[in-house]
Amino acid sequence: MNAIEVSGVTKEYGDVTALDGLSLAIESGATFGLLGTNGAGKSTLFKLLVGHIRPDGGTVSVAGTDVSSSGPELRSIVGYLPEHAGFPPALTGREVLSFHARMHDLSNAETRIDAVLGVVGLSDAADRRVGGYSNGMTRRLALAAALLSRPRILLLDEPTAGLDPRGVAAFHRVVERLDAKSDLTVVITSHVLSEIETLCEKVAILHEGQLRASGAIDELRRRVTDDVRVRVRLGEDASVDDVNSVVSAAGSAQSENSTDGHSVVFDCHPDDVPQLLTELTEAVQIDGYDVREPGLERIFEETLPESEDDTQPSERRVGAEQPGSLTAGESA
Ligand SMILES: Nc1ncnc2c1ncn2[C@@H]1O[C@H](COP(=O)(O)OP(=O)(O)OP(=O)(O)O)[C@@H](O)[C@H]1O
Repeated sequence: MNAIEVSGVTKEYGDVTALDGLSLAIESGATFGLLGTNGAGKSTLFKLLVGHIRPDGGTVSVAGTDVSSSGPELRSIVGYLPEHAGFPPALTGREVLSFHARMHDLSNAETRIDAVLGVVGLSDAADRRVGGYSNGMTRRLALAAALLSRPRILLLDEPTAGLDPRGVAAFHRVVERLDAKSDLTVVITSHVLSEIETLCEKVAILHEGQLRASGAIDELRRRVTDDVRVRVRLGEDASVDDVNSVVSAAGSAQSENSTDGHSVVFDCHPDDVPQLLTELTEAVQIDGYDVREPGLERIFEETLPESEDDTQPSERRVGAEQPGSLTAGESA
């Protein structure tokens, strides 16, 4: 059973085509990552799913209901944490939630408010003004508001953007607890690919309003590469260049440009790892290594067309242009 079905959806803002014939299915109970370059159409898709805007073409259905023909009941099916959620600073967290409860016409508002405050870890701060909340607390209050009506589908648009590592970890713990409720479908957008990898098993990758890939992360990974990712930690006297020259001489390995100065990361075929590590230890002083499967970053690189301007930090270095899309399985 699919919680979300989007078929041939087009959405235009004047001259800008935000979604261009997008089709995507997300099964019930999944925690699903929606990825894409800036302006790919992720927030537009969320706004369609929650009924804030209408598609110009195609159909959008949530929990088996066509969004175009549904009314206010959609608000209780879909909880939405928008990318930029702000609240009146003079209100307390509890007052903000009371206001949302009235909008949803909730019957047992006080009980629900106490419950969602507990879920997001804000019970102790409930009667403080939100003007004094940290970014992390404000995001968690926005999550509480999205959870008030016991939605079956929860849309989280860049929920941890701007949070410090503790705030991110706290938010992840809440999402993981929600995930344990198997009937809730959670869709998360984030530009932090490691976050999506931690929380989600399945993803879709959008680019310029089109679907470029969808499916289980492991399946997509297998489709784009057999390689493993090796991280070598440098000894005191070793330099990144020393390691890179051994790696480039090996031919089979592909160096990653990113380095923190203390380690070097490269991708290579698993069969080539022992030989390469032998050569490295002979030529360079290394402190250790680990070998793991390539991350979502690699799937991104292989899936998206080449960036026009590699100097922009928000754009990603990507592989050769793929004429088609990459879809693993029937339903994502
Ligand atoms: N209200 C609007 N008016 C005009 N253009 C818009 C509007 N909302 C979105 N767009 C455009 O539609 C395209 C898709 O935007 P959208 O916000 O859905 O992308 P996104 O994937 O969420 O981007 P980001 O990752 O940067 O948040 C972009 O080109 C954006 O500029």
